[in-house]
Amino acid sequence: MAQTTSQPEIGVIGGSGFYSFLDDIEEVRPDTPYGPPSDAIAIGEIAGRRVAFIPRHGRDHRHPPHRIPYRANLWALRALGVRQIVAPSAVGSLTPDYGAGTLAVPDQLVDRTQSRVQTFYDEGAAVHLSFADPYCPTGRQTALAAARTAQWAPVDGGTLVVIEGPRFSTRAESRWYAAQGWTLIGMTGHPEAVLARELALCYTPLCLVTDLDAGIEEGEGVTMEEVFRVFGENIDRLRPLVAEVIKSLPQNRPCPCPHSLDGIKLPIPLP
Ligand SMILES: CSC[C@H]1O[C@H](OP(=O)(O)O)[C@H](O)[C@@H]1O
Ligand SMILES: Nc1ncnc2[nH]cnc12
Repeated sequence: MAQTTSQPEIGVIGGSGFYSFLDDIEEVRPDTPYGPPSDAIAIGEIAGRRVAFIPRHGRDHRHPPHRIPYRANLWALRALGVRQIVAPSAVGSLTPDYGAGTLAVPDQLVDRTQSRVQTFYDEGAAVHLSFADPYCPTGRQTALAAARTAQWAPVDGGTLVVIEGPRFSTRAESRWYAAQGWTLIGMTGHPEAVLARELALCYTPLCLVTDLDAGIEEGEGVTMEEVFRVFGENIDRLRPLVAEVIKSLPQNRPCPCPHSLDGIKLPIPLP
């Protein structure tokens, strides 16, 4: 895989409407055992921290959520040196309490996807990792603190249900999810988070609510146009927040994430 002189330690995976992030970049196009990542990876610097950025759908949004090369993206980031990931995402809200423009840092996810490979460890040994708490606790607290400082009034916690897509939910599905107590809905949070865990990476979601999902609002239901429009109205506030999170992430990773694979015999070497 192509090497770069710079060693990024933090990765940002941008979602819908978040296709660029860094200035003065070096671009790399690594290959991986899982094929090429979604797009070229931009490497730059924020407050003295080396950062790698990749748009998960590609910069022209050519990869739909069920076809994103999740394994290639995570593998390539780790191979470049990344150990902590910040993952902004456009999500729907399953509660009228969280309107468009709300920033949430969920602490749980529910996988309702159907067709996605969710492991690097397919053969040669069975690897069963704990995923009880899917997100990095230090990353979450860092993100929440940065968001509070930036006057976002973020939502601390909640459950992100990840649907297969690419269609949005029916009203009945949406009401059912809400009735379970799940609060946010998206299409990309799985398997991204679990693949990060399988590589012993920290993973912190930053969810921006762009809409009330179909079962919550009385109107016509969410549209792609609405998601892009609302995300676009917030991106100029979200980019600096991601930069603040990067500045504040501790270098030494005092969380359990680096130890996710301790004592486990892996069938393949980590990059
Ligand atoms: C553009 S509408 C649906 C699309 O937006 C979200 O993308 P991301 O999570 O990458 O910000 C959602 O998951 C769908 O992929
Ligand atoms: N309502 C919704 N459902 C699924 N993914 C979304 N991304 C943004 N809004 C969404």
